[in-house]
Amino acid sequence: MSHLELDNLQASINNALNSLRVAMDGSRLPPLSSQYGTDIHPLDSMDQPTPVGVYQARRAALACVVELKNLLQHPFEKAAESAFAMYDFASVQVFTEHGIVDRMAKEPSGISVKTLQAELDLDSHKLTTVLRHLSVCGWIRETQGGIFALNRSSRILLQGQRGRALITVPNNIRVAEALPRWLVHPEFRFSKSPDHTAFQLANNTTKPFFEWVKDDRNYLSRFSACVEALGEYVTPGILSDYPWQTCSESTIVDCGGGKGSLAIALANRFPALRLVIQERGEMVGPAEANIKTRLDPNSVHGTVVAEAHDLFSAQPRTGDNYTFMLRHVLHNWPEAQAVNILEKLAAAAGPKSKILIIERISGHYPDTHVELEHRPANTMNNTASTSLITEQTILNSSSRMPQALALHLLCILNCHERTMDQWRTIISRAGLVITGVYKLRAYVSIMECRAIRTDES
Ligand SMILES: C[S@@+](CC[C@H](N)C(=O)[O-])C[C@H]1O[C@@H](n2cnc3c(N)ncnc32)[C@H](O)[C@@H]1O
Repeated sequence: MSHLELDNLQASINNALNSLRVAMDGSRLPPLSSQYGTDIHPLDSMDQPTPVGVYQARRAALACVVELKNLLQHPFEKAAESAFAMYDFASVQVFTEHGIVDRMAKEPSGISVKTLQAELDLDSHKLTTVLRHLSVCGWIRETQGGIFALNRSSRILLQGQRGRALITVPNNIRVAEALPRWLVHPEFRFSKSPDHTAFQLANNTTKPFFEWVKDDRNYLSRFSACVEALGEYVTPGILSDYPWQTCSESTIVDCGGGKGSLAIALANRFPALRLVIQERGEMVGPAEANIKTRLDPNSVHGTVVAEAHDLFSAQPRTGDNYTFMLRHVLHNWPEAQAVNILEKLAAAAGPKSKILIIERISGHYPDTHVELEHRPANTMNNTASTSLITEQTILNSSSRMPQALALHLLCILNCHERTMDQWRTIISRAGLVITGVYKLRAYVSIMECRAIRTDES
């Protein structure tokens, strides 16, 4: 009997895995392992982009795995997984906050719960159940009864690693818990205001997120480390899949540039670039500290500078000498404010200035959907040619991260994920036109724009 979906997924996963092998061998990558040893694999790097063939095949394979699970899993099991999903997060919190992952890293062959109890003063009986949950989630493995060892993936949670920065932002569970109440709240339910979100309900405040964050230094530093980690995850694709050398005639202004990690990474990779990080006043100090510690010490003095500037004020840097860049900034704002931010850049831009919007474009958009002024030679088509499943399926199922992030941003800022059409509307309302869309090896794309000249409008 033909099992249409099963047959298709079986063929697709074989196809994807075969392509992955070929691409990995072609890039001379060593075999992957999640069970034996904790050594970092080159594909775990957050500093190098994944080779194109590996990137595509991996996405297709992961999408097939998720689709297969959807096909095969009993619905009651699925309901139970959702009902208890909060323990996925809570057990990772135990793992990191109580120092277990850092302690386990010193014993690659495994450590007993008894030793963990003695050293960390935690009940081994309770710990065993937590560690078995982490084991089921794939973070660690139980090598013998009561002996646990790290997996390759758990290294991302060690002190100082970027995964740790994601986990340690406080109160996210409280915000998620407020989501159902928010959707039926008498005043907030249809509000588009950033002052009327699940975040305000969860924290019993009327302040918008960024104002609230400003007053809590501990939260601010953890939140900005988390934002920085998310940014750094997409940085290798941004650096590799856009022709940055075309910006070397101008200074790049990184508007709402956070702690400046993208500006610094660009300067370190392309020494001809000059960059200015513009941020809220309280972020200038952290950005300057970051420049001091992370900018290549051989760079010319002043290659990257930080200055205070409000996104909603007139842009002081004007004319063709400037390229403006916004990464993960516009997604924070409702349409009216996003248009306002871009209008300030349209007013400041010279005829040759580029405005680079680095954001997720939700949904699948074929290349032909974008009317490009010039079809950039290196615009990457991420559609896995080797895959039998559709690009929409790959987008939905290869990674939960972009959608989870979109939901969290909705809850804390009332921001909206945007399709290509919605981005185009905002961009054109601000007096800009898209000149190119660059798909990257990342969940974000670069929309390259320029200001519409008065004789064009
Ligand atoms: C999600 S973060 C993105 C940071 C950075 N672009 C990156 O990709 O890592 C948004 C940034 O916008 C900044 N921001 C918010 N409101 C602002 C304003 N009115 N003027 C300037 N920056 C602002 C925040 O401080 C925050 O660093």
